[in-house]
Amino acid sequence: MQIAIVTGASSGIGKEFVRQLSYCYPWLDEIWVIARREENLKQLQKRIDAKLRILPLDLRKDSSFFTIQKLLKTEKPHVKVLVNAAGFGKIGKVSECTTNTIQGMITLNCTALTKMTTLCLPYCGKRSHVIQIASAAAFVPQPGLAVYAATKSYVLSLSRALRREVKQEGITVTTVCPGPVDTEFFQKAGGSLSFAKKVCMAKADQVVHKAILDAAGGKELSVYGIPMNAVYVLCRIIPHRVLLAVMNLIL
Ligand SMILES: NC(=O)C1=CN([C@@H]2O[C@H](COP(=O)(O)OP(=O)(O)OC[C@H]3O[C@@H](n4cnc5c(N)ncnc54)[C@H](OP(=O)(O)O)[C@@H]3O)[C@@H](O)[C@H]2O)C=CC1
Ligand SMILES: N[C@@H](C=O)C(=O)O
Repeated sequence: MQIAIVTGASSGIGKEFVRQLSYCYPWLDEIWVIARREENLKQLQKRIDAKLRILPLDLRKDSSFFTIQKLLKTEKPHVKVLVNAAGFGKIGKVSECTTNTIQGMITLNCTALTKMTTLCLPYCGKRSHVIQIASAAAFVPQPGLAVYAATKSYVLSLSRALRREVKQEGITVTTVCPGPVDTEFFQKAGGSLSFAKKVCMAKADQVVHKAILDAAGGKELSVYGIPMNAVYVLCRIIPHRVLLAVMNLIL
């Protein structure tokens, strides 16, 4: 059985991945979709032809990983594409975030993504693609979104190293680093959107389209749009203390 697995499939970027994978990889036997909102996943099945395996799981819970591990052991699928999209961020100073929120971000964005990746890798092989959703927030520290940005730096660092580790096995790892994308993300994040973010806001279908092409092309990074590519270059050449001072003025 050849499958794709998508976490965070009930909305936004993850849901868009399921939609686009279903027609870019029509030969997949199943797409396993993971998120807490079962109803959203069922609705998604009604809108696409691919067969979905609906897994309503909370990835902050250890029990969810036992379920996934058991299923992998039973079905022994070839995981052709793994998309780790489940994640969230909260806007606000670190001192204003509750420990629950902070722990939640670290658990979902870092621990769950790492566990999903390590659970699935033994089922990946030649021409399998691991697609990790980080963020442009991974490029430089972000006061006001500090924990979230730090979790995404972790995703970027982990995934770049992993890419080298699994290269020999023919597995590619592509890290997707979008700027602001029009999804439920900002409703859940709270706070207000800066003018700069409103101007740079991308559509999920475009970000995902590029990510799938970049993964198929074996690229290390997928950065959508001119503004975020400019941010990426600037973050590599300008000292971060200078960037942080500028961000303080515009974000
Ligand atoms: N939108 C943006 O501007 C950007 C987003 N990103 C990243 O993209 C990824 C997708 O976010 P996006 O689509 O925008 O936002 P959404 O809020 O639309 O999607 C988040 C997804 O994660 C799932 N999720 C949240 N908590 C859990 C949990 N405990 N267990 C399982 N699944 C969970 C949600 O499903 P459910 O609630 O049903 O569990 C949902 O499907 C995230 O990693 C985010 O950090 C990166 C850069 C920019
Ligand atoms: N990239 C977005 C989050 O990941 C943002 O700009 O806030």
